[in-house]
Amino acid sequence: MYSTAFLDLPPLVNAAGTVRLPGSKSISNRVLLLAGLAEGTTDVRDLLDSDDTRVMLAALEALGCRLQRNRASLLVTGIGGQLRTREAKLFLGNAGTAMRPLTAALAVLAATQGGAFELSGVPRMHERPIGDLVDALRQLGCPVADLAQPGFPPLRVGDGATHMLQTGAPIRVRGDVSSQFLTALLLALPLVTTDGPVTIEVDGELISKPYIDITLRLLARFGIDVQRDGYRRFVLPQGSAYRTPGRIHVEGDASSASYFVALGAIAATDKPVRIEGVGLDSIQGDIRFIDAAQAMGAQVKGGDGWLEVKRGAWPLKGITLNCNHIPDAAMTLAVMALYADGPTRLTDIASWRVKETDRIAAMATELRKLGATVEEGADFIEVQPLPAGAWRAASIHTYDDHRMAMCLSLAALNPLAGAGQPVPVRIEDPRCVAKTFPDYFEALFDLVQPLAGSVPVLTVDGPTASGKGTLASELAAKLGYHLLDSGALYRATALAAQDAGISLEDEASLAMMAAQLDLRFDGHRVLLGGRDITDPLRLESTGGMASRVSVHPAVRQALFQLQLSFRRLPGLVADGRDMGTVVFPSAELKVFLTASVEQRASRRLKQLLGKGVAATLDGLLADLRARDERDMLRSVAPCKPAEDAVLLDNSALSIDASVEQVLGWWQARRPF
Ligand SMILES: O=C(O)C1=C[C@@H](OP(=O)(O)O)[C@@H](O)[C@H](O)C1
Ligand SMILES: C=C(OP(=O)(O)O)C(=O)O
Repeated sequence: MYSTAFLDLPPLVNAAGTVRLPGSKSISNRVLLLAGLAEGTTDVRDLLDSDDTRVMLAALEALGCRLQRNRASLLVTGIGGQLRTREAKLFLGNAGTAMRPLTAALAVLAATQGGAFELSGVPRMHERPIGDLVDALRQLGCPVADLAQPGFPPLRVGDGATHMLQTGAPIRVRGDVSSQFLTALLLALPLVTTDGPVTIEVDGELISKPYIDITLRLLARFGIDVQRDGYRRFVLPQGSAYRTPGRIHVEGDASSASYFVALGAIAATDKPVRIEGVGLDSIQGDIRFIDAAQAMGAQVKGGDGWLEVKRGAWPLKGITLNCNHIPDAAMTLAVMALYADGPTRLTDIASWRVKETDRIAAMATELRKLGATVEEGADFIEVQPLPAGAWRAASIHTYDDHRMAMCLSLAALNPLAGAGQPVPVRIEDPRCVAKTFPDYFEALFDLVQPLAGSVPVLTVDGPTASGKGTLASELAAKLGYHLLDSGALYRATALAAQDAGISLEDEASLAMMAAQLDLRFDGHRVLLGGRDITDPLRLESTGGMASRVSVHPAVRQALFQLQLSFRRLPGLVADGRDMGTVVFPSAELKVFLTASVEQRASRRLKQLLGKGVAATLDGLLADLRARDERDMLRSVAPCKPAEDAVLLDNSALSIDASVEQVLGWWQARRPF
């Protein structure tokens, strides 16, 4: 997951390969609640692990459900409809699928058994309506108190006392703001069917109907067969009781699939984008996104649990579509619209305005930043295609809305819109995808191909102990980029030579070995032939050997390709001695870091003493001077600033100040 302030996507020119989707949010949170209310243990497979399911799991735990995590499954032992805890404060983030159903279930449990529960969320959750559900619960006789603005969370359900509920008359609920209110009642009211059936009637036109189908399917898996008259009237039979199905599998998220369906439709290759985890047999309504994608030109094949998508018509075809049945996936169409031959109009999407953000306004604002012409209304959005040449590099605000981040990432494919200046796209706060798809960007980067030469590189060169390793790794962390510690490659070569008994002067043998170096970087650990060499790599003696190994041109040549291979999406920070001069001469920003030899020697002394290694200042000074001379004077790739490097003397700067300085230079070179 990227937790950086922003993530810059270089222009992308292709996509192919396989993505395995994380579990469906809608199924995961329904299954968790049903398993939590049922008696006995449910073995949940392939559950989504994301912000939305974490808040649900934390709530279930607070309510006394037992959760046992194994590698492939989660065992949920439910409360069997009996409150174990009579009071709790539950924080539900921005998860509508947790807030609405838990409000209903706890309102009913608290009213019938005596209890009081507070439910709250992030500030945006407190702006998302829940009044229609609260009205329905009050009709039943459940005490529900607004803790802030009436009709919105936070809420307190129950007042500690027990109440008789009015289950004899139909409970009326409005369904034109969110289908989750009806879902919440359907999931919760089996709890009060002991004395007779319970009827729910929907007032007005129900939106997002396919989500009710998911609810009914999962209720059936838990032993509850709801009788229904279309989407207007639902009857929960007397004596409905949740029965665990034993084991239940969560299919991949169909809304998350939409980004990869779009990718396949836009990518210019014969090879498909293959999506695994969700397919034509899906119980999720958002699977119907593929119809819309096909109408825009995508070629889609599929079976049980898989889809394959390729580009068909190109440019895509603009469409007009009522999107009431696919409210979440429809957002993806708004970005596909940029690649179309005419306008795309998405209608009946008023609910977009009350989701993670006002999605109609947000989408219009951000598409306009890219250069698009967009018209928005109370319940529609119309997007004009963006011709090649008209695309602008944009920093996309994501409004803490996972779908804004995932949808707008598709704008990075702009080179495919035709001949024009390709532009990168900045996604602000990429962490917001954690709501439903924490590793979205990693999955995207596995499939896409960047425009040649467009993956940004920032180089940090400088002499020994100048602090370039620390600076580079901080920069890489801030930008979400890969890190190449090129010194580590020379150090590893030196260690490998030592192991193999190869003389540090034997250039030919050293080069042969360097070319086959079995080196792996695993987070902060470095493995050589499977052996952890993180600590020996950092020894002063290893540094000395590396400096001797690195004077050989053939060794440098052997490691050259390996270093280039670190330039991968989304970008690279490379530190060493010749990163800007030899290995990445086209780097976007080259920093040459220096500090006085006295400063460097005293920093190194502190470091070594801190590790309990004996050293003296005089010894280190002499050593650094000798290494500087060798590095500067070597005939191949001497350690000197590139002509276009920016010099940074950090003798008097803290690490944070150096990082800020370089990030400032970096930002000045970005087009955002
Ligand atoms: O029941 C569900 O799982 C959902 C219903 C939909 O909400 P609305 O019914 O509010 O449109 C959808 O947007 C949401 O992401 C998940
Ligand atoms: C609307 C969404 O979420 P929620 O479940 O919080 O309503 C969504 O995921 O797009």
